[in-house]
Amino acid sequence: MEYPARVITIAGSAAGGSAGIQADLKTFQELDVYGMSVVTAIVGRHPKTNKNVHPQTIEAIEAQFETAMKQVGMDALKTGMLFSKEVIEVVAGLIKESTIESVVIDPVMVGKMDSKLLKEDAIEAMKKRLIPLATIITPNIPEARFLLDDRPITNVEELKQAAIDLYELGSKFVLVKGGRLEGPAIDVLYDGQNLTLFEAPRIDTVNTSGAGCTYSAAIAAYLAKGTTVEKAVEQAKQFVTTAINHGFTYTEMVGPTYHASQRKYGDAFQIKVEKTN
Ligand SMILES: Nc1ncnc2c1ncn2[C@@H]1O[C@H](COP(=O)(O)OP(=O)(O)O)[C@@H](O)[C@H]1O
Ligand SMILES: Cc1ncc(COP(=O)(O)OP(=O)(O)O)c(N)n1
Repeated sequence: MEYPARVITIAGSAAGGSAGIQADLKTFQELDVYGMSVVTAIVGRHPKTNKNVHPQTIEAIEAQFETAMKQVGMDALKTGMLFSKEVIEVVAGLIKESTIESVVIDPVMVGKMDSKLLKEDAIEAMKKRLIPLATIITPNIPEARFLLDDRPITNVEELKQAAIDLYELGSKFVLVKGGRLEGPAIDVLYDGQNLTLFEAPRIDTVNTSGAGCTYSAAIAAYLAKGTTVEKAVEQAKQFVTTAINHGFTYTEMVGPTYHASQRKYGDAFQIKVEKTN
């Protein structure tokens, strides 16, 4: 029997199940890779204290990673919510000591429902310690803006320039997501030489909670299976677009993307891939 490729997510637990560790593990399962996790924080608002982020200790983070590494091993790793400078530094150390081939850094900062998922004083550590270790980083527009000293990004030309400038931080690939622009959902990939646009139709829905986590988890899953970065982005975008297309909600709040939709409905979107300059 051939065993599935192994992927670990180092991220926060999102109690509602749409984002974070929960979205990552659902995505791994759908894409038939063996999923593991390191929980960095538990996110859920307590009605009495109003506190919504409950960080885990460094010791707990290290222990989870060591356990997964010893019991299973890892072909790819992705990060999500890391919350503090201290956690970023520890995670950077763990990646450096390992021989993991594919590292996807999703520089999660603020959730769509405004949870603060990264402390402001952690951005420098993200730029200097973690991003240089990445195979690919996957910022959305607000995250790219934070990483580029508050430069606004309002159209595809600015999205492309952001990808070129973020490449200077040292990852092998940069994927800037343009889902918040108007018109088709266009993301830009840059590898230091080539700019590639990935375009999907815009889906008219508010139920996109966790779309970014799902996308980066799918990229990590495809990389773990040995797919090239460009193909991994294309297939992951197909997966997340289908998941957004079948997003739903149980309540009046913004709902999740539906991770099972490609398997259940099979309506994978054709992604337009265009090399540009
Ligand atoms: N309404 C939408 N329809 C289709 N694709 C979308 C939509 N919203 C976001 N996307 C895409 O979903 C993926 C994840 O986006 P996300 O991380 O939520 O950030 P952002 O939406 O800010 O780009 C990206 O490929 C983005 O282009
Ligand atoms: C615990 C946790 N991690 C990450 C996120 C952000 O998820 P993302 O997919 O970037 O998008 P939204 O959830 O903001 O739509 C989160 N909310 N919680």
